[in-house]
Amino acid sequence: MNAILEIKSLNVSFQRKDGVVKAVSDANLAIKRSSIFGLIGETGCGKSVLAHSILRLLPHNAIVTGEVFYKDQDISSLPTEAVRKLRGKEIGLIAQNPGEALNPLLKNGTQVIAPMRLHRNFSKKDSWRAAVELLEALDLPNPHQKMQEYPHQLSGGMKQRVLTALGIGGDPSLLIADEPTKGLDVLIRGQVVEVLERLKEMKETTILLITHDLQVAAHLCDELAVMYAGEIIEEGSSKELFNDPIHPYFKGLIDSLPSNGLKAIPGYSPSLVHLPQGCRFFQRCSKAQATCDKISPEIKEVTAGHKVRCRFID
Ligand SMILES: Nc1ncnc2c1ncn2[C@@H]1O[C@H](COP(=O)(O)OP(=O)(O)OP(=O)(O)O)[C@@H](O)[C@H]1O
Ligand code: NI
Repeated sequence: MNAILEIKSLNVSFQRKDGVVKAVSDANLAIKRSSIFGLIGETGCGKSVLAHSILRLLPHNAIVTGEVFYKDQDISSLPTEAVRKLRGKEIGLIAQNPGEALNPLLKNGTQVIAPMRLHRNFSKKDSWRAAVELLEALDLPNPHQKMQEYPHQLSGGMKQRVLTALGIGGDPSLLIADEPTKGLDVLIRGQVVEVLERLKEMKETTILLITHDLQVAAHLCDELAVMYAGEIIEEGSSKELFNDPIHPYFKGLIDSLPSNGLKAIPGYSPSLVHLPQGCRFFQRCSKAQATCDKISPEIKEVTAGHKVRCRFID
């Protein structure tokens, strides 16, 4: 298969005082070249942890097992220094928290040009010009002036766009975009979506898009994986998933869209420290049967390319 990134049997847990947090359990996925792959699911389900494990960006208390193949090379067995070299150049990241991801002590411009200088050998002048163009394309007002300013002088939406420029400035083959539209108003969200679309179409950049926003996912993504409590519970082409959602959790997510009447799924996700023995969605599932709390379902292909983690699907 023509995958640029493949993740095999990835498990990530964190040792904490109160126990072990199982943030990602047995995740498998393959992202095709020049496609947009969406990772969706509610807060705390493990999306960012999964993404950070690709780039070895997890804190020291993380315990990671499994394999990550990038362009057919097993990068999970490389020393951290070698993985660090891929960052920005091969694999770009638009980090989730614009507030934390920018260095408060450096001018915005200095930060935006860094990946261009480092990975594309641009001169200072060329990278400054390219940065202005990129920020213009992202609809940042007065990019010249904004580049001379510091992160605290930017609004949340502006920071998000500066971060987006940072993530794509090194012209990576794979871009991990973690909630790039979060906190943006509708208009700006549309612009960020457009930039991602253009990246894929013009530069053939592959994008791993993490989002809460099902509408953005439906619009942008070729393929989708839905996570729940650390597990991928449904996966397939975005078209197929939205036309024929199968897992009761994913169905519930779709029903909770404003256009479908905001029917929220009752209850809460289980604690990742005390996971239930059987299906992790059991307590909230309207279709649950007697054995669901005892037997943990495996993810299975239902139709070609469409996989679901549920033992009772109709
Ligand atoms: N360093 C850490 N130590 C302990 N637990 C952690 C650590 N980092 C993340 N976690 C836990 O791992 C789980 C998954 O977190 P993650 O950030 O991946 O969620 P997410 O799906 O990205 O959520 P959101 O949509 O809110 O960004 C959470 O329960 C979180 O508390
Ligand atoms: Ni996250």
